Amino acid sequence: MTILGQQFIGAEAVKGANGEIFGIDAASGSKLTPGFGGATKADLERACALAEAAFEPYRALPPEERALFLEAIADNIQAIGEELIERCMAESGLPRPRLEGERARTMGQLRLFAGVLRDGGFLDARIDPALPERKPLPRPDLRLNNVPLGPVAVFGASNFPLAFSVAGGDTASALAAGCPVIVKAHSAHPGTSELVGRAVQKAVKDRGLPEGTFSLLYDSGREIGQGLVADPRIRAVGFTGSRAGGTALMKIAAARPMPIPVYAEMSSINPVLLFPGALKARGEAIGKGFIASLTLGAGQFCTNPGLIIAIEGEGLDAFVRGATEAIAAAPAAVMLTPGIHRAYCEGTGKLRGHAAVELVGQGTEGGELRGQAAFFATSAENFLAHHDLQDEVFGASSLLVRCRDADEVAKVIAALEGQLTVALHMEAEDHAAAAKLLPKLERLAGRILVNGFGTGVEVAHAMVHGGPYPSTSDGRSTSVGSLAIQRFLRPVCYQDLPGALLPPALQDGNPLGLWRRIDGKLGQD
Ligand SMILES: NC(=O)c1ccc[n+]([C@@H]2O[C@H](COP(=O)([O-])OP(=O)(O)OC[C@H]3O[C@@H](n4cnc5c(N)ncnc54)[C@H](O)[C@@H]3O)[C@@H](O)[C@H]2O)c1
Ligand SMILES: O=CCCC(=O)C(=O)O
Repeated sequence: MTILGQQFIGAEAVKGANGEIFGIDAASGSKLTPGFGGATKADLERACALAEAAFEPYRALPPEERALFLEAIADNIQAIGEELIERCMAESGLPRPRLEGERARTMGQLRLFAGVLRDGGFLDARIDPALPERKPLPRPDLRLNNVPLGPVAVFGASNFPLAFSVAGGDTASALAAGCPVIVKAHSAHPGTSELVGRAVQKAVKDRGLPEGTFSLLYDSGREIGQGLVADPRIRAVGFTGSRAGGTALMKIAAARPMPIPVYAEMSSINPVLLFPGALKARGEAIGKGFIASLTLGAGQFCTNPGLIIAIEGEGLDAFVRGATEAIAAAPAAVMLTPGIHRAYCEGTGKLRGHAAVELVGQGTEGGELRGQAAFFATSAENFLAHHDLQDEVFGASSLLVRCRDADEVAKVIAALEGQLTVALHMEAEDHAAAAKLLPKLERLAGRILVNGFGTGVEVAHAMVHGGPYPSTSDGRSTSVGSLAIQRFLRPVCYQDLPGALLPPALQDGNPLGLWRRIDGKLGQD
């Protein structure tokens, strides 16, 4: 395969004529060739028209057909081979093992959703049979299943150029749900996007699907991304990135004559609570483990442990010792883009100059494109007085909040914004204290984990990668794991429909062999 600077509009591969975007070699800052033409308004119009035309035939396909399509995408991504990894390493600065793992995760996600389609549980088929003799009023025959929303716009993320990008989780879940997808490529990895986009386009063609099932556009500014969200044919948006970007898209979606859901995953500092028993037993080891998680991928994880909360004492001193030793050996790491590196330096610069904050430890010195890991500390009192200390610093920067006692820990937790994850480090003796906090933590975050760190999200059925605002725009859902398909579905109830007009999932005789809830009871009748 060769990178030609093309976008994909249905079955066509075309170079955009609206400005030019270049991939940047993350390690050197030099331009990579070729240039990628930004989409014009006419390109956007055509992609939306094709997606709209594809919606009815695509959603009408049997789930097995969509499953085979997702598997074909996974196979095609694998078949790109070394070129994908090399281009992605150059554009992202991320190391080979990480990207090989991310590629496997991306293919695994696609295959997971193929399994979801074959299982059929996502349809949530329910039947309340008619009760014509019921007094005082008869009950009609009621049958429910989920239907896809319509074409979905997906904004690829900069920090996971494969698993949260062109054929990442948002695309996989939307396609599984029966929604055509238009991806707005992230300009941090246009070449990677083209390679993966071509793999998806080939799967569309090989499986004989409507061409508008998938399109991929580049945007030389913001106009095309914004136009995509505003387009009346788009019925939902998937996004991972900054709070500013996510909220801008939320505003556009809310201002449409017909507002649509935006599933934006934005900023999270992922608090880590260190309980006294755990600190006493293994404070230093937790400190080392924390730095390993903090510096993973130059800290560019939305699950990065950006806030540590603990009660002062010898155990916390041991934790700080372990952390400062480990961070001192952490090499400055290439960041995804010069802009992200700049934002990281601004964020850590602000903390370095903050009157209420002290620098506890740092990694080896950074450079023009490399981020220097940094570990700061403040008191609970100061943390509560300065709301800006909750701002996400995207990269390997974290803040320790020293508390005097459990009451202060509770106050700090009560003051936090919504989070993707909260991690608890504890021993059996800490369970009672943790139990008291759990109701608050459930209100705070989408995932509560013990004796670990949030980085490295498992793609699974029980995973939640979401959380209250501002970690996401809608804490009722997840962007990772099989539950993600629900974001692109809505329930429809069929009342007294003749059997022949019902969708197969709801027909008598259960032709799809699904588990269905009949009169409230799950069964395969
Ligand atoms: N929490 C996370 O997972 C996460 C991930 C990546 C980046 N970030 C944050 O975002 C910063 C910038 O990184 P980024 O470029 O990946 O994120 P970003 O939010 O700036 O951009 C993400 C995507 O949204 C588009 N976009 C952004 N603002 C827009 C607007 N107003 N209108 C239309 N489209 C818009 C961009 O073109 C891009 O495709 C980072 O420094 C970091 O703070 C957070
Ligand atoms: O950056 C957002 C996703 C984080 C993730 O998927 C992980 O930690 O594995």
